Amino acid sequence: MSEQAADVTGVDGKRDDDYEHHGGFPKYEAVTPGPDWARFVEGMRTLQDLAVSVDAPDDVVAQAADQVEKLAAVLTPYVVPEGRSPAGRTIELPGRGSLLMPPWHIEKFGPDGVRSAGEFRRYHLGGNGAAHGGTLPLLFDDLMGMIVHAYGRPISRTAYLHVNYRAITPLNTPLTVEGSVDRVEGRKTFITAQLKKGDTLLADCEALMLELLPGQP
Ligand SMILES: CCCCCCCCCCCCCCCC(=O)SCCNC(=O)CCNC(=O)[C@H](O)C(C)(C)COP(=O)(O)OP(=O)(O)OC[C@H]1O[C@@H](n2cnc3c(N)ncnc32)[C@H](O)[C@@H]1OP(=O)(O)O
Repeated sequence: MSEQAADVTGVDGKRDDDYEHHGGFPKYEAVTPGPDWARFVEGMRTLQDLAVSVDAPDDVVAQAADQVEKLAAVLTPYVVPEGRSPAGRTIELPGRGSLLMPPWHIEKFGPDGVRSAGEFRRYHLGGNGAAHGGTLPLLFDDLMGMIVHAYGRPISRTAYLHVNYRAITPLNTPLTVEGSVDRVEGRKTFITAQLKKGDTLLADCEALMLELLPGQP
């Protein structure tokens, strides 16, 4: 497993040497895990989809539960502290290799904004074929974190995230989400983003990201 420092160069081209000292945040570094990590994560995503969509006979559920318990026993000895797992740090994988994140690919990452593309799956179902309303703030919040980072701002937390739902967000349909920094005022970074299906606006979002003070969690 090889590690490389995340790019923490500011928009002015100067490296942010204070990066590690903002708030109490651990430093996250991008990682390239071994060849089976992608297969493992995709397999787990398929299991998530199945776990919310099957209605299997009791004996089949019992078999599945036995296997899940065995799998958990295999993995449990390898639990590591926050920031050490490849989950969330594997830039080239959908959702950066984290099951928490929708499996979307980053298409653009820079000071002028971040765009990613992907689909919501059965796991993300809310009702009547639409994505759960709570999955959109998750997608937007993660995007906001990446936009702040790509803009070269210090580690910041979401103070507010305002989502407007403009149209139903379908499952299993290619979508894009894109946002950029509107303005910076002291510790405050104001960001807007849009979720689209083709040219159709599904949702838009405005967020205030606040730079953490030393020691803030
Ligand atoms: C491997 C490589 C990967 C690379 C690629 C990925 C990179 C990835 C990076 C990860 C980056 C993490 C991204 C986490 C993103 C979350 O999701 S964080 C989780 C959700 N957010 C939280 O839990 C935050 C909880 N809240 C807090 O901790 C505190 O309220 C805060 C936000 C730190 C602010 O507290 P504070 O420092 O005491 O701020 P305070 O003095 O009250 O306010 C400062 C100013 O902001 C204003 N303000 C504060 N809150 C609000 C509000 N809600 N509305 C309006 N104004 C407000 C105040 O009025 C004040 O304004 P001024 O008077 O100065 O004009």
